[in-house]
Amino acid sequence: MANTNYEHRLILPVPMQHNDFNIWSVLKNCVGKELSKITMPVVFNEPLSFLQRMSEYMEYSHLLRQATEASDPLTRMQHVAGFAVSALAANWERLGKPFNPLLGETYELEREEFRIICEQVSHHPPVSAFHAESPDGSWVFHGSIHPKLKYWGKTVEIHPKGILTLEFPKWKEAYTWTNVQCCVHNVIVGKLWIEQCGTMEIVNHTTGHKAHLNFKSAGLNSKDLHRVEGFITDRNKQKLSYVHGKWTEFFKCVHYKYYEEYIREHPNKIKKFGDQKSSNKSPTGGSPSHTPKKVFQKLNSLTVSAFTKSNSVQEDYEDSGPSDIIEGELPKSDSTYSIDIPNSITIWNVNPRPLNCSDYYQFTSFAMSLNELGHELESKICKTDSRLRPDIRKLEQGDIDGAAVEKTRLENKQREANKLRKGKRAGMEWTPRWFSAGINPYTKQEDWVCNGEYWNRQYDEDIDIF
Ligand SMILES: CC(C)CCC[C@@H](C)[C@H]1CC[C@H]2[C@@H]3CC=C4C[C@@H](O)CC[C@]4(C)[C@H]3CC[C@]12C
Repeated sequence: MANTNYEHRLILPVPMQHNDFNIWSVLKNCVGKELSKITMPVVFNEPLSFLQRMSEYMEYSHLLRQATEASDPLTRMQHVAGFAVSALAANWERLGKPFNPLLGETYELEREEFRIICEQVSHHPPVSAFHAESPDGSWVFHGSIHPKLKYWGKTVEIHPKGILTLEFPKWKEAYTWTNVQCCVHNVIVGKLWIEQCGTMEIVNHTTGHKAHLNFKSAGLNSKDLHRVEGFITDRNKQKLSYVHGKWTEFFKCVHYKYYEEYIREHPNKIKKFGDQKSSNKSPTGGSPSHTPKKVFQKLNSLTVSAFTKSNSVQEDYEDSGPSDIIEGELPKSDSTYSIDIPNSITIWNVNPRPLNCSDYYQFTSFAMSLNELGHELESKICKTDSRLRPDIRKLEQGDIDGAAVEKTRLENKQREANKLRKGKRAGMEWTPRWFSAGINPYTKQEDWVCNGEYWNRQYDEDIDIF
């Protein structure tokens, strides 16, 4: 399917310009607002569109191939769960904001193990749809993401709404899940850091197997920083397998009986499931924080209405005793506690980041390659492809001022096109070209369905969004 011999670039053309802009200076006026409506200065951006960022889900797509190669549904689910966790790994320490895709923007990516097409199908609210498939048709992975960013004082909470569906035609199987929420901490003071929190339930709609994954918040002494833990059940709710890992590093699984033996012998290592409260609540509510007085006072002087909606705020600013998470600092690397259950197998290990990635927006090697544009690609891709966005290209080349000018121009152009559609030619609503609104057959919820036309490469040359 893809040009497998091609060497992808491993680095951006120029290093990023570090800035000491305080994000708080922009956000202090936006507490409680939906952030997609706020224009952020380009210095907070990374040189990728959200469509490209979404394609990063596919970095470990070999796990999907491995899943389809397994003949029993438990092994398949273990790999699917590993894939769902691995898809989040690229977010570790990535604190630049991807560019909001323009309505109608597309992004395609073809690699050895997959090809994916993404389209921005709605602007307000912002919805990005994608459809990925393996070269041999053994798996299809599709979905849509409507990231809702909410700003609650010292944290930004991101709810990536939308269903993800994975199909294995050979096994007549379909799996669905939704992503957990993501929290960006220390927006007011200190270094930003990111965590994924909440529960993810992956359902095999054919066999009734389920993976229940609990993404933990860092917790006391950062003991649970980035940790994921859960189990796989069959249709009778029997626990078959215990799974655990870190979304930033690895994912392992083990037969449930070995897990039971292990906790019998090491009662203090892990609390048995069911003993612990599920942390379904807001991640901001769960994390302890030792707030220095200065910050506390600063926060108190904020308008009260800014915080009233989040009932967790009260607890949040109370000194909850000793903790390694000091307000404004990164949590000290997590404790060394390891869960080493005999007979475990490792499903996934993260690829190391490039050595100098801190000068390159903390990009993974995979991310470094996403905006590359060679002649061959340039002549093939649709005119609406993210790689052709001048603002992203300028930022990538280190021209921040040029990027800002282009970004404003594109946003105005989009606004004008929108007005035109609404005004003169009323009723001429934008219709996405590669996806259409439909109902997900498995969850019966609203979803976006790919029409399969993109790869025929018969593009309408009239569309000009850049
Ligand atoms: C501090 C604030 C203002 C700026 C930081 C913005 C960055 C870190 C935010 C903006 C949009 C966010 C993304 C929105 C949606 C998703 C999909 C989800 O499945 C994984 C996390 C991911 C990929 C988020 C990661 C963090 C993110 C990139």
